[in-house]
Amino acid sequence: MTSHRDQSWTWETLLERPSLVLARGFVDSEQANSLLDELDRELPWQRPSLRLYGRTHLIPRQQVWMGDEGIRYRYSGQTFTSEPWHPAIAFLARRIKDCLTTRYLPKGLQDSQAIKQMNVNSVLINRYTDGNERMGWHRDDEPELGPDPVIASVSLGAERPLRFRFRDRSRPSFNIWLPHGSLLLMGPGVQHELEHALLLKKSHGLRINLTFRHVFLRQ
Ligand SMILES: O=C(O)CCC(=O)C(=O)O
Ligand SMILES: [Fe+2]
Repeated sequence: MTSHRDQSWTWETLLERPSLVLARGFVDSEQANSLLDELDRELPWQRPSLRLYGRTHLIPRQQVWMGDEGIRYRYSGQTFTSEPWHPAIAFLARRIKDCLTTRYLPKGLQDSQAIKQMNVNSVLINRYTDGNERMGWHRDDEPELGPDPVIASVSLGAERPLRFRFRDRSRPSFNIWLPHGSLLLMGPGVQHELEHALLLKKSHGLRINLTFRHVFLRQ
């Protein structure tokens, strides 16, 4: 078990405002290798179809929605009910929660209310067999994620760039390459100001990404 006292990674600030910070080696490479292999074999991967502009398409990747019991997640006209936590993923969720407590956060984020409120209770896991699988431009701004979603994204397998663009085009678009075992924190404001996409890139191999989220429960 890794504790913060022997923490071997640090946050790297990639964008100040809104905040995008990356922790390379958040999962060390040996653990990341076995996690990639284990999740690939053990998760109940699905390839749902979604409605987009009135037409139904199979999504160009596979996914699993996982989390605390009874959490539902809606997008593009479908509702997904969470799978129970896989033990290795529950462990990662625990570590992420610990890292989001004030003393471990980078300076600029220590006073963030959105991060203080962030209580990881679910994760969307995407599996991209190769570079032909992808995720189109979007924001993670579903109402159940609250007014200012904070998202913690762990990447395993092939290193691919996540492309970001400002909605108002006020600044240039850019890539963030997400190495095996890295954690990218999309901080407050990111889902308001930017869109992101995992674009097609022919040469890449298997990649699994886990976006840890806080779904606010309706009463
Ligand atoms: O695969 C990725 O890195 C992106 C995943 C993503 O944007 C999402 O799950 O909302
Ligand atoms: Fe996303």
